[in-house]
Parts: sequence; structure tokens; C-alpha cells
Amino acid sequence: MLGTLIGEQEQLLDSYTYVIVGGGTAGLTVANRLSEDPDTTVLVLEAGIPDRKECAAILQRCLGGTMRSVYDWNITTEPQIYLSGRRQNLPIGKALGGSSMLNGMMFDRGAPSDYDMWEDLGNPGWGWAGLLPYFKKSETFTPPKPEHVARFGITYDPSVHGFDGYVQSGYPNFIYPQNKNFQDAMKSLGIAQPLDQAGEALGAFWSPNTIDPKNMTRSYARSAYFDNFVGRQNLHVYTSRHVTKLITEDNDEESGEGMEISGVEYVKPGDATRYVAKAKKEVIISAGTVHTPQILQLSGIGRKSLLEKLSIPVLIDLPGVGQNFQDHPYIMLIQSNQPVDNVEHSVIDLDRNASWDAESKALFYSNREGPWTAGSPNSVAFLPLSTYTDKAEALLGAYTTQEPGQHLRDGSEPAVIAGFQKHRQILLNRLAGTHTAAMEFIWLSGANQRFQMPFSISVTHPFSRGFIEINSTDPLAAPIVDLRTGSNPVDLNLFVEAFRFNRRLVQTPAIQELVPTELTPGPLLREDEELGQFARANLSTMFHPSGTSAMQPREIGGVVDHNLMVYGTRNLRVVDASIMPLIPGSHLVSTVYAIGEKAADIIKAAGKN
Ligand SMILES: Cc1cc2nc3c(=O)[nH]c(=O)nc-3n(C[C@H](O)[C@H](O)[C@H](O)COP(=O)(O)OP(=O)(O)OC[C@H]3O[C@@H](n4cnc5c(N)ncnc54)[C@H](O)[C@@H]3O)c2cc1C
Repeated sequence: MLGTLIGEQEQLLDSYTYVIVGGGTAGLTVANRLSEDPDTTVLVLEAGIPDRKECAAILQRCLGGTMRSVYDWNITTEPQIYLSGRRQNLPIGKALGGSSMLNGMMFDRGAPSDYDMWEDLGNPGWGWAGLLPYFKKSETFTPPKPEHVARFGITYDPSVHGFDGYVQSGYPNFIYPQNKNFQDAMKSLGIAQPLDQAGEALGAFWSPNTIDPKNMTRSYARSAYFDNFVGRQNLHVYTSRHVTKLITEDNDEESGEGMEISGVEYVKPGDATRYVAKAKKEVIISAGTVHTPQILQLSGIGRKSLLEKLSIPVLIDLPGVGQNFQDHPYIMLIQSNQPVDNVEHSVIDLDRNASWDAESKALFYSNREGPWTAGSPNSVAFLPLSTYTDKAEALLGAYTTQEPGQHLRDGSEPAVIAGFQKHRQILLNRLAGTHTAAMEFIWLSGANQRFQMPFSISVTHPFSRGFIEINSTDPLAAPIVDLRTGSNPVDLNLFVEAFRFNRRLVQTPAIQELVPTELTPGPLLREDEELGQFARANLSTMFHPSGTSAMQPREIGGVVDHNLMVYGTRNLRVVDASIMPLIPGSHLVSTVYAIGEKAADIIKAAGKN
């Protein structure tokens, strides 16, 4: 046995206690924790490959470089009819570590109310109180450097952080001074500044990154949950292996105990042979929001009418599979600006100024300092509706008066409509208060790699719902991916109000110091209709697919119960971003790690019975 990374088929065991589909963010988290017990054997089948620790994979300097690469599934959505018919590119990690290897390294949590909504939906233990121990368990937080605390006023609260988890979180060794302009601007508009986002992600705050303080490289599922455990003999990870379907025992849901899944079938791309991996106890699907429902549907678990259309034998009629697809739609508003005295450089200069880049590179490799350590945003604001617009009541009222299924896809099943109705009721109740954010504003440190002064804006709790559906029985074909962004028109109206708030933000003395000039939407666009049209023409995905195997009661379109067990089965769980019934108002990765940690405890406890 060579250790954990399997090279040849012959190294595999005849069967494993647990077979995990997908060695991504959640998959590696669960695999690691389950294999802590030496009497347990775990196999992870991952379609992607390990990265080579190249700049694009692990350094902030090359952030974004893995998108559209061999590490990306390169998904293209259906034409988005509510966004002027534009198709979207939806990057998703196809690598050891999954999307945590591709992502923007922002590491923030949702507000407590975001998770309390999950509990409101009928999921005991999945509210803030139930999840906080797992947020902490996954993380080792390194506080900001004293000089950054002194210069920028970064605050933090140790009581809400973890200090011996596997994911490293903290701040880069270099912080662009323009971050302070954003924080000051928000403050001048009366926006609250919480002590630490990890406990109360509302208002304007400093957000850490998934960065290893030892060497300022990316901390991701691979480095956190796999690299340090190579050699753990009971954990096998097999990459470049694509799972095509689940294998079921000759029994059915009607028995009352639920269907038993005995393993999975998989292929090596380019090889027609179908292999089988057998599970003694459970199969866990962690293939992510797009591919988890695809595998379920290919296996005969999903909406009956879809399966019958494709002549797939219906094992479990579960209409929620692939529905309830949620994402954060976002838009960039661009300002140009003039060189100013107090700002020597911004991110964009690394590409424009070769000598500064070379100097920064040398500094990075000599002592891991300087701009090469920075890149992903550290300043964000998550704002409740009433803090950025005085039209909160009218906007929420517009959602209230809609018929429940009015903006869902045509032909939605009654259970799916009932689920949305419940979501709407819970969301409206929370969004009317001041403990749930409606909008996120990200300050890209005064510049990103492409634009001089971009403000990124995104709806945190959209009411639009998309779907994922297979349209062929070929397991290697991409499924239909339809975000349906903007299908609920009120989501777009939230953007219009955010554009107005952003203009107020730009007018504050702190941002005026940077001498901004509005390029988009452009000063001539002022009316609701014009700004709405601008949103439709420019919105895109923020790469946060979620919700397609929702954890909620079966009768309202749920796919898994609160133990993450797929309805109608007795040993098939889903553990990834697809189980989130409602997308939290945050970037998703910290929540996915917490889900993985909590799932591992649930599975371990079940295994003892
Ligand atoms: C470009 C980008 C930027 C992002 N930026 C941020 C950010 O800055 N901060 C943040 O918090 N979040 C961010 N996110 C979101 C976050 O990274 C994801 O929500 C999270 O990593 C998803 O975890 P997961 O376990 O659900 O799926 P993944 O991590 O994607 O894992 C799924 C795994 O399953 C594998 N797989 C799929 N199908 C099969 C199959 N049939 N057989 C075998 N294996 C299969 C995939 O290859 C993949 O490795 C970003 C995401 C992307 C894509």
C-alpha cells in the first residue's frame, strides 16, 4: 500500500466502510474526520486531479488563474432570459480540494440569522448555536498583525474563532491602504462596524482570507484535510475517477426502511470500463451543487417525469432534486481614479508596473511579505435592507404580493412551490428586521487585476430560483444548468437601490480622497428603468451555487433530512453546498467546511449504532 493517494486500481480494497463521491471542499473534510478511526476505511473518488502547487493554485498574486483551466469543470449556463439572454460561465473546481482550490479565498461567515432560518425550516441543530462549534472546529484563526490593528483599526473577537482546526484563516502580510477609505466611508454613512464578522456578519467589517500564516499560501481542503494526512492507511483518495451512478441493492423504498445503496460505479475518462466501489456502511455524495443532483438523477432518484422522459427506472420520486438552485448574483460598478498622494499602488499595478511586480516578487520569496501576499478582498459590508434604502417596506411588499409559484419555472411540482412559499415567508420575516443582510458590498482594495476602482455588489438572499437537470443518460455530459438569475424581478429592484447607495458611498470624503469618476453605470443613468436595464445587461454569477439537494422536509421539496440522509434511502447522504436550503448571506466556503465537520459527527454517531 502506497498510502492515501491511489495510483493503480489494484491498490483498492474490495470494499470500504464509506465511499465518498467528490474530493472537494466538503468531501475531503468528511473523509478526513471519518478516517480518524483506524478501524474505518474510506475511499474518495474525485473526478479532478491534484494541483501542482503552481502560482495560480496557491498564491494570491495569481488569484483567478485556475478558472477556465484544467481544474475547472467549465460549466456554461443556459441563456439567462432575464439577463438579456446572456449565457454565464460558472466555474466549479475539478481538482483535489474542489472549488476551495479555485475560489477567491474570502473567509467570512453568514450572520447568525442566516442559519437560524435553516432551523426554522425544520432542521434541528442547524441553527447558529448548532453550527458555531463546527465553524470553530474547522478553523485556526491567526489574528491580524499588531501594526495592521494599529494602522487600520482591525478588530476581532477570539471567542468566536477556532484555534486548532485544519483550515488556516487570517490576513495577508500586506494590506492595501485603500481598505481604510472604504471602512471610513461606511462609518461616515452610519453603517455599524461589528467587532468580528465571525460572530455577527452585519455592517462593514474586515474579512479574513483562507491563507496560511507560515508561508502566505492558500489554505484549502487539500492542504487542510489531505496533505498532512498522506500516509493514513485507511484513507484512500483516487483522482481522475468520475462517478457515473449509484449501485442499489435489490430492494425498494416501499420496504419502509429505505433503499440501500451498496456502492458506486465509476470510470476513468478515456477508458470504457465501468468499475465498482463497494460501501459496507454508507455512500456520501459530495460532488457539489451541480454534480450531486446529476448523479442522483442518473441513478433514478429525482423528479419522476424527468426520469421517465429519459427512460431511467424511477427508484425514488423526489421532485426537489436539482430544484431550488440559488446563487448570489453580482455586479461590478467601476470608477476611474487619479493617482493620489496617499496611495502608492493598487493591485492592478502588479500587472502594469513590471519593476514593482519584480520587487514584490522578490520580497515575497525572501520573507513572505508585501503585495504578493494580498489579492482577495478584506473589506466588505453586509447591509440589512433598511440600512441602505428607505424603500425597504415597498420592496418587501412587492415580494409579498406575488403568487407563490409565479416566478418559479413553468411546471414546478407542488412540493417545490410549497418549499418556495415557506422560504418566502421565512425570508420576508427576517429581511424586515435588522439582523439579516439583503445586500453585500465588496471593496476590492481600490482595484482588482482588471479595474482601477471596482465596487462589487451582490444580493445576499435572492428570491430567484434556478435548476439543474440532466438531459441525457450520458454521465459524462454536462447537465442543464439554469441559474434563472433575475427571474424574480424584485431581486433586480434591490440592485437598483444598491446602485443609489453606492453613489452616496462614493460621495463620502473618504472615497472622494481617491478622486473617483463614475464609469458604470454612468452618471447619465438615474431612473429605475435605466438602472434595472443596466443590471440585466451586466449581472453575473458570484460563483456560489447552492441549494439543489435542499435539507428540508420532503413534502416541501426537500432532498435530505436533517441528518443529511437522502429521503427514501437508509445509507445515502449528501454533504456539500447543495444541502443549504437557503443560501447564507456570505461567501460559502466557511459554511461548507462547517457542514462537513458537522456531517462527520452525525455519520460517526450513526456508525456506532
Ligand atoms: C471561482 C470561485 C470563487 C469563489 N470564491 C469564494 C470565496 O472567495 N470565498 C468563499 O467563501 N467561497 C467562494 N467560492 C465558493 C466556495 O468555494 C464553494 O461554495 C465551496 O468550495 C463548494 O464546496 P463543495 O464541497 O460543495 O463543492 P466542491 O468543492 O466544488 O467539490 C465537489 C467535488 O466533486 C467533484 N466531482 C463532481 N462530480 C464528480 C463525479 N461525478 N465523480 C467524482 N467527483 C466529482 C468535483 O471535481 C469537486 O472536486 C468560490 C467558488 C468559485 C468556483
